[in-house]
Amino acid sequence: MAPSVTKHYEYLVIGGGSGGLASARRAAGRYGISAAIIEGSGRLGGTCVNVGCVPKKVMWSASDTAKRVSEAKYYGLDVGEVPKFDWTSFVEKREAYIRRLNGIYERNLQKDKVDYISGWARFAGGKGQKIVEVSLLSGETEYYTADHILVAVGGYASVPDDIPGAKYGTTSDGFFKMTEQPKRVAIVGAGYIGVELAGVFNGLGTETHFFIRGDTVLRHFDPMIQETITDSYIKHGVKLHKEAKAFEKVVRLPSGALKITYEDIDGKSEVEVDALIWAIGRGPNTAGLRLDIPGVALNKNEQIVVDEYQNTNVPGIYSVGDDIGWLELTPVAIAAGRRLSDRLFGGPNFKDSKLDYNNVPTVVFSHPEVGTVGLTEPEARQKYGSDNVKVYNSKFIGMYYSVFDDQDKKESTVYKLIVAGPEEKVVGMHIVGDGSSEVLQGFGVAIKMGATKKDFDNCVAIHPTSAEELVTLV
Ligand SMILES: Cc1cc2nc3c(=O)[nH]c(=O)nc-3n(C[C@H](O)[C@H](O)[C@H](O)COP(=O)(O)OP(=O)(O)OC[C@H]3O[C@@H](n4cnc5c(N)ncnc54)[C@H](O)[C@@H]3O)c2cc1C
Ligand SMILES: NC(=O)C1=CN([C@@H]2O[C@H](COP(=O)(O)OP(=O)(O)OC[C@H]3O[C@@H](n4cnc5c(N)ncnc54)[C@H](OP(=O)(O)O)[C@@H]3O)[C@@H](O)[C@H]2O)C=CC1
Ligand SMILES: N[C@@H](CCC(=O)N[C@@H](CSSC[C@H](NC(=O)CC[C@H](N)C(=O)O)C(=O)NCC(=O)O)C(=O)NCC(=O)O)C(=O)O
Repeated sequence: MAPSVTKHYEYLVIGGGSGGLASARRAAGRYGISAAIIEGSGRLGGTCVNVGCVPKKVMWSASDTAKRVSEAKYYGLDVGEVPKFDWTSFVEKREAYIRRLNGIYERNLQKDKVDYISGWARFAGGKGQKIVEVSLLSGETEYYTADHILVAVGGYASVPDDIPGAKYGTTSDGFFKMTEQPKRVAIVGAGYIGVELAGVFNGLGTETHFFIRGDTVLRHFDPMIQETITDSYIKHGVKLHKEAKAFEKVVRLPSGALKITYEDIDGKSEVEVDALIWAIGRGPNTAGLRLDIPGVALNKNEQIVVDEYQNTNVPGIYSVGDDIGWLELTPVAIAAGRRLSDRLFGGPNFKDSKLDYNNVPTVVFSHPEVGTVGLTEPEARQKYGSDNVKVYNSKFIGMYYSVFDDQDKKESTVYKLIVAGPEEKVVGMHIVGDGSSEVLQGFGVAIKMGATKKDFDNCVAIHPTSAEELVTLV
């Protein structure tokens, strides 16, 4: 017997994270579409707000502030003994901020007249049907239908399944639950999260063991970034274990500490830590959705297959964000979600609306920060041929460090511009140094517009800044 449907909407969104919220609000708020959003976790905002960008940036800012305080003496400021970081009370403060955001997001939905359905969703009914079953957090089950359904369920952090004792470790989700600062931590995985969390821990005084499979971190980034950040982390005291292919085992000791047996570039060894964090990539939250009922195609990684307009293979079902695994970034999910609503509900002016996934700027909140947009040098050489590619570099000690008495506390800033063809079109920009996350956004606009090296040079420098180096490169 077909389930009795509670309500039919024009637009039904599964997942109240970055992509889902942005798309539902655009549909209802701007175009007056009847829309609902289904969120299972009990709090709106998704990964970014609850266990991602936002609490991470707060922790990064704490760690960055600790660095600035330790540097105050070079500016004649006697701050006495460097104060101890109170992890426990700071985490409470951070979480109170997140709860305020959860409330703001709920009110935003009300303002835009998006219904909020609090429960876990999955498809139901017979093959080929587009009925969404919701197990409400209040206990009942309801069924919904819609003209258009967006799946924006995000992802989860992966944990290895072939290492004995891997379960004693946690992930970035567990990092945000830590109410006490571990004295010693091990982090595995050389990507965004590994690098960011290693930087935070190290900056706040935790003994940080960082295990990477290769010789450098951020191996998908330009070689300059890989080398600069790898060297910088070693210089700042991170215990970097290179070529750590796999742990032999992880054992929980009676003290509660974890003993990790590993092999790295220096051979076989053991280390004791208070916490182990896996940061080895993320998978999509598609497993329990029963996408086989409507017949939505998944790829070999269980990610939802979509075309450039976010259409799945089933008419009327779409997907954006981390569950498609294209570019796992909040602004990407938001932009794709909004453009999808523009296309579906915005009338003829928006009938071709879609997100261009090229030249998306992105940053890593490391110490120092990384910014990157466009092609890496190897990618540019492969695409245009080495003879058609020119690289401009600049490496300097930022003026902030000029008055430091300790030479080894001075940080390098490294900038790299990659241009192609006789017109010297900028096809890649890679920057490492203080403020890079803020510097990159404006240059991202220029590069998206097709700027050439000459356009960069035509912009008069702002002095004295680090960014001015980017418009005076020779
Ligand atoms: C530690 C960390 C730091 C990050 N830092 C940054 C950063 O600095 N900058 C950046 O751009 N990106 C960052 N990201 C990535 C960013 O968080 C994601 O790209 C973004 O949240 C993806 O949005 P989304 O809408 O696809 O999914 P999500 O935001 O994950 O939202 C999906 C929502 O769907 C819900 N859901 C799942 N299944 C169901 C179901 N069956 N029924 C109902 N609800 C369901 C989930 O509970 C979740 O709320 C970070 C990620 C992590 C893990
Ligand atoms: N600032 C931002 O914008 C942030 C964005 N994010 C987003 O979230 C995504 C997920 O982050 P993250 O989890 O760091 O994933 P990433 O894909 O960035 O990095 C994971 C890394 O782990 C390594 N790895 C994979 N499998 C293993 C394994 N079995 N053992 C050891 N190492 C392994 C790989 O590095 P290698 O091949 O070198 O070994 C890989 O690059 C990011 O890709 C990013 O899109 C997350 C945090 C911050
Ligand atoms: N750039 C400022 C941004 C501050 C900011 O965005 N604060 C958010 C914190 S949550 S950050 C959560 C993330 N928001 C964003 O990424 C901001 C989006 C940008 N303002 C835009 O509209 O495009 C997101 O997932 N958005 C989905 C959605 O809003 O639909 C906030 O207060 N939001 C309250 C509000 O929006 O009323 C900063 O870094 O200081």
